[in-house]
Amino acid sequence: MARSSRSVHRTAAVIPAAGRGLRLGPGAPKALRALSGTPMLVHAVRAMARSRAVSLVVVVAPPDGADEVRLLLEEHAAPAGAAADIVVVPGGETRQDSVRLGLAALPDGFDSVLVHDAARPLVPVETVDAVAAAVRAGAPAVVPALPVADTVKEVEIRGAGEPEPVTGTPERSRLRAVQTPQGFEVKVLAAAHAQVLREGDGATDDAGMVERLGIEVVVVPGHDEAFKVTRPLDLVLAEAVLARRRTTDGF
Ligand SMILES: Nc1ccn([C@@H]2O[C@H](COP(=O)(O)OP(=O)(O)OP(=O)(O)O)[C@@H](O)[C@H]2O)c(=O)n1
Ligand SMILES: C[C@](O)(CO)[C@H](O)COP(=O)(O)O
Repeated sequence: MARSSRSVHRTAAVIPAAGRGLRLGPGAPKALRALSGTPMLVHAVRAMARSRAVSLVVVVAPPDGADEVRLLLEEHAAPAGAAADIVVVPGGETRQDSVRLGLAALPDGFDSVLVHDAARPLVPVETVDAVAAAVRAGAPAVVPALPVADTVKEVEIRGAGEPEPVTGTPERSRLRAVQTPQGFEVKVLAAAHAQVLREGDGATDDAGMVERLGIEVVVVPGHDEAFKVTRPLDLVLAEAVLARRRTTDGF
């Protein structure tokens, strides 16, 4: 894809935050649940705005909660020194829909975009910077990832409660658990989303859609603290990470 002729490369972030958080259990939409007294979404917005590469953050809110999210983000100041503007738009039925709606809200003039789950509130700025830098250096699609610790099996899916026959064991050394932010040239991600929409297809992450275009996706090192808050035990881990940061880093 041709690069813009402007000398300044501009990077935006899109934060899908419109999910319910069903696996976390009953309560407010997941992005609005508190971690150490602060909504998860605020942690995630701060994490992205802390990166000097990011000049705009588009937050994709629960469809019926965009006004509430706008007020919330106005109240909670961005981190000191952050210069990113924040825009809030309503999300869709699926993560894929929400990311597409967030991308559609990007003004012209952005070269790259980082898509970051609100559900990964504790990603360190070094990981955000590394993904942004790899896209700025010319990679069309970049994902942070970690080697997997468990052995992973492929199974034949059966009814609930039925034992599932194992159909294969992929070689673990070649597997990576993929996190966010995932970074893309804007044109590449927009083309990937347009294709899956046309074909009525889906993917569990944005990079998976880009792979279908036949465009190379590269992996950079992820971070243990970029884990996704999915189930109740993840909240315990997130609180422990924040407590350690308060002691060692002072925030
Ligand atoms: N319709 C949706 C569904 C998900 N997401 C966002 O996508 C990210 C990753 O999704 P996940 O962790 O699965 O969140 P939920 O869909 O909320 O969780 P669950 O599947 O347990 O309901 C989250 O930041 C979530 O808010 C979104 O913006 N729009
Ligand atoms: C995008 C993602 O976080 C990469 O690991 C993941 O695929 C999101 O999955 P979810 O089921 O929507 O949480």
